Amino acid sequence: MEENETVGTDTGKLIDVVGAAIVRDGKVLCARRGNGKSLAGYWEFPGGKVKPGESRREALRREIEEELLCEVTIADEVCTSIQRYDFGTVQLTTFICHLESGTPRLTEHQEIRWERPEDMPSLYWAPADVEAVQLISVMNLDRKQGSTMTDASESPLDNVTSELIEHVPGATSSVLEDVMSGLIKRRPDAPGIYAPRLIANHPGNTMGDVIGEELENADSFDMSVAFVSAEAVKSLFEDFKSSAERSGSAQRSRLITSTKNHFNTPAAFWDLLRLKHVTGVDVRIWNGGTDRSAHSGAQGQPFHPKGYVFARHLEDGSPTTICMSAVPT
Ligand SMILES: Nc1nc2c([nH]c(=O)n2[C@H]2C[C@H](O)[C@@H](COP(=O)(O)OP(=O)(O)OP(=O)(O)O)O2)c(=O)[nH]1
Repeated sequence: MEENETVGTDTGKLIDVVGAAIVRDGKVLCARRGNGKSLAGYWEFPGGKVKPGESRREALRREIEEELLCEVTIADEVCTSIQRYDFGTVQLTTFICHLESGTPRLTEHQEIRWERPEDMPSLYWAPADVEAVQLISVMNLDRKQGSTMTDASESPLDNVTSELIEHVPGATSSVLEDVMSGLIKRRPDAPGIYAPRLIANHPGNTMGDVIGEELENADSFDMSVAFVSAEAVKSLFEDFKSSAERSGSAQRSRLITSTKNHFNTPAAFWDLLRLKHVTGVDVRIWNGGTDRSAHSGAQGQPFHPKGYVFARHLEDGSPTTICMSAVPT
């Protein structure tokens, strides 16, 4: 598809939209959509629809001049996300941008704020923006202070890559390439064999949806969740049950949770007990006291992991695992 093409889909129009994550002094400009517009009140990146014949970058420069009365230098693409709304499907491409001249002024938005990347997820973002916000929230933009960043070799995405290499011992280049091409610097022909996917808990792509799908296909699973709600166990109960009946997998499946901060209610523990008895899943509780004690846990360790591993066997017999982890809050 051409960059700025708008086509019909079974869910309606595909609207090609561009957004600017404008960086100044390590902070990012966040804008709140004005009243009377679609998605009024949600936070977004300033920008708008790509017009026929325009490239995405041309469209973004024009939109920023019109909306914020200033000029920006457009640096790297963060990602492209597709989101269905009731009025159509938005394909939002977000770019890191730097202020070139002028000061952003409000013409259409009801409010703008400069936020540190790590604080951005606490705003109420338009669903299409959630993926870009998560990616930007872990970027170190401080290093770009005062820079207009026209040199692609200085991209903040390079910072992410080098941090991954630094902090993920033993990560192979294929894992890193797949993370970059599948999640960070999205390419339409990606991802590779690891096919990473960001689950950002918006409609149609929630942790509950994905866990349900994985239970359908997994031969066995390991779940380690510090907190469990009775509602979550109830809503997934039938999936757990049919997974156990289908593959007899429950004998090899394990779930561990904790008493951390007394968050889990007695109802949640009753539901887990029922899960254990009905499906045979090996359910365990880490009884480590509260987080306030520096040496909680049987081995003096606090318990706060959130990870899921689903094992399945492909037709050629080789195993594959899928790991997920909730973004720490
Ligand atoms: N500009 C922008 N629009 C977004 C974002 N996230 C998101 O879902 N959208 C949606 C809201 C709108 O339905 C659509 C873009 O419309 P818009 O109203 O900003 O575009 P525009 O300036 O070209 O609009 P128009 O008033 O000229 O029709 O994409 C975002 O971060 N920035």
